[in-house]
Parts: sequence; C-alpha cells; structure tokens
Amino acid sequence: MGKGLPVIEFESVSKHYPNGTTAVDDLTLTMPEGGITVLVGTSGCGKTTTLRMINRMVDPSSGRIKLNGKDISATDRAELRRGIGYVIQQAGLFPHRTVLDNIATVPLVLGWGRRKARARAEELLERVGLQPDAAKRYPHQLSGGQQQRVGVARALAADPPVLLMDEPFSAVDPVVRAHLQDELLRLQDELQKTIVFVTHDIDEAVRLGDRIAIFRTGGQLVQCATPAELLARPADAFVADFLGAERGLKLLSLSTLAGVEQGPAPESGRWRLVTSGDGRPQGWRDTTADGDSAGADLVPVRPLSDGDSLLAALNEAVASPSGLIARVDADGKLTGVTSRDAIHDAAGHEHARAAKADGGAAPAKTDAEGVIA
Ligand SMILES: Nc1ncnc2c1ncn2[C@@H]1O[C@H](COP(=O)(O)OP(=O)(O)OP(=O)(O)O)[C@@H](O)[C@H]1O
Repeated sequence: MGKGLPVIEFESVSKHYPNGTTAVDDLTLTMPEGGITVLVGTSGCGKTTTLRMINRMVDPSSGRIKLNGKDISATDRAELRRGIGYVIQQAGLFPHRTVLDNIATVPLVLGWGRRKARARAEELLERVGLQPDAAKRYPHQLSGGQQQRVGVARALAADPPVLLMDEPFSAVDPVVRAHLQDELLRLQDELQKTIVFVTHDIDEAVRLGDRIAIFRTGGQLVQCATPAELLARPADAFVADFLGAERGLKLLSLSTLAGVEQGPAPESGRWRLVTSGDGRPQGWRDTTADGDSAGADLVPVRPLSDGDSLLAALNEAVASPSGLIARVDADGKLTGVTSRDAIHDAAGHEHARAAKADGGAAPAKTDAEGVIA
C-alpha cells in the first residue's frame, strides 16, 4: 500500500432517491492513497451509488465528499473526472472504435494530439498484457477478458491518480477473472493508484483489498477493516455470515509458508518422496506396494514454495498420503518437507495473531474508523 493519507473522504454522506429509497445511509469512510479499498455487500446495498458519488455521476442528498481535502461539490465535474479513471462491468467500450482509439479517448479529449495519444495507448496496451495486434481490432473481436483489459487501459490512459472500478471482472469466467485480478495487483504494485473497487464477491475482495468496506441493505456501512482484521474479527453476525463458513480458511490465504519449519524428506516409513535427477519432486511412492507397481503408482505431489499460502499448504497436506508437503526453491528444486502438524500450528498462530486487537498483522483501525455499528 502507499502512504495511507486519506485521498477520498466521505463525511456523513447519504443518498435518498425520490422514490423513497435510501441507497446510502450516513456514510463516513476514508480511502487511503495508493490503496485498494473494496466495497462489498449484498445486491442493492449502495456500492455503485457510493462509487458514482466520487466522480459526481450521482450527487449526495446530504453530507460531504472530499478529494485530496477539497469538497468535490465545489469542483467542476469535467475537471474532477480528469483525475479519476472509471472501469465498469463488460468494459463499456465504444463498439465502432478500434481498441487503440478506445484507449486513446481521454488523452484525445484532453488535447494531447493524435500522435502522443496513440503512443500512450500503445504503451498501455502492452502494460495490461495485450498483444500489439489487438490495437486495430474492434471490441467485438476480443474475448470478454481482453475487453476488460482494454477497459482498464482506457481508464489509465491519462494517468489519473484515482481509479473507480465497478464489478470490472464479474462477467468473465473464474480462470480469466483470477488472471485479471493478478494483473491488477501487478499493475497496482507499479502504479500505486488510489483504487475504489466494487464487487459482490468476498473472495475477490479478500484477494484485492488493502481494506474492505462491508455494506448491508439500506446503504449502511457495517465494518471497514483490512482483510485479516475482518476475517479474524467480524463486527457482527451479518459480517460473519457474509464472510462465509470458510472464513477461518480464507484468513490462511493471506499468509505464506515462508518461515514455517521444514525438515529433510523421510527415509523410512511407508511413503518416500521421489525426486528427479536434478532434485525436483515427482511424487510419493508407497513402499508397501508390490515391486511391479511401486514405480508406476506414484501419488502426484504439488510442490509449494515460500510464496504459496498457508491455505494452499493445508490443502496439499490434507491430500498428501504422507501428511507431508514438499517444499521447493525458485528453481523448483526440493528444499525440504513440512508436516501437517507444523502447518496446523502455523495456521493457529496466524489466527491468534489476527485476532489480537493490536496484533502486528492488523493495524488497529477498527475502532477509529472501521466498525460503524
Ligand atoms: N436512480 C435510482 N432511482 C431510484 N432508486 C435507485 C436508483 N439507483 C439506485 N437505486 C436504488 O438504490 C439502492 C442501491 O443501489 P446500488 O446500485 O447503489 O446498489 P449496489 O450495491 O451497487 O447493487 P448491485 O450489487 O446489485 O449492483 C438499490 O435499492 C437501488 O434499487
């Protein structure tokens, strides 16, 4: 995350529609510089309305929103939007413009001139992981995932410090979605934008969010906290339900195997780890199997490295016939094995750490600005 100074501040903001709907109810929330704040909640809980109030597509009924300390109602809408990129579901690309022209839209409006705008669009095309030959295609000639990448590139074209993303990856399949999430995190590492991201998917929120704000129907913010805090200390039963029955496991997706003890692969007992000549784990061999099938029936092993999560480790340990996971270095060569027990201990430790109100992993923001009961 970046410096953490508040870039966007909601101060007691409400939005009531003329039909009597309260979309957002007395929202006080800050979004820090260089961080991804994810807004989640059930359908109709006011996430999109909250997002659209930031670029003044919707105006609040009461309260105040500040961007970099300045009340946005006093800022000209067009000027405000110059500093705010906006990405929506299914990309919202102009169908009759090429990919390159779509990406160059905002720079052209800003008067950059054709050559500079196109050069910038080409650079962004590459940055979001698209091949140069996509430039001349039209949106309908791209897959859904590619269109979303173009949508992200278009939003970044004028290098706005703030990015609003409204369910940008909801319309693509889970595999593409995971890729897009990875790409966004990679881009964010480089660019350090202040991002507000709307989703209804708690797993996506945990994966992407530096902070997660959970809303309930009626536009009420229930809790805003880091993913670890939220998973370890949900403010109430609504949040706990929303996080789901696997919330304990989700917490383990946030910690890595680095630092969890490992030892040499076993040289006795029923299961032996078979490695290739250059030390890469191949599978578990059952030493009690008869001679003929001993080599053929290797139980597959999925080696893990320090960057893999405790959740992945637990998963692998449960599936492993030996109860051990194989650990490898960056070259895929065996460094040792870790037992189920050691992973359980590490998992318990992570829970205890996250559950401590002032724990190292969880900055104590909850009372100051997080739990709005
Ligand atoms: N223009 C409008 N006029 C009246 N009611 C509206 C209008 N726009 C939104 N609403 C209502 O305000 C509430 C919040 O809507 P909003 O779109 O912000 O929710 P959301 O959390 O983004 O929902 P979803 O996850 O389904 O997209 C809903 O009850 C919605 O029907």
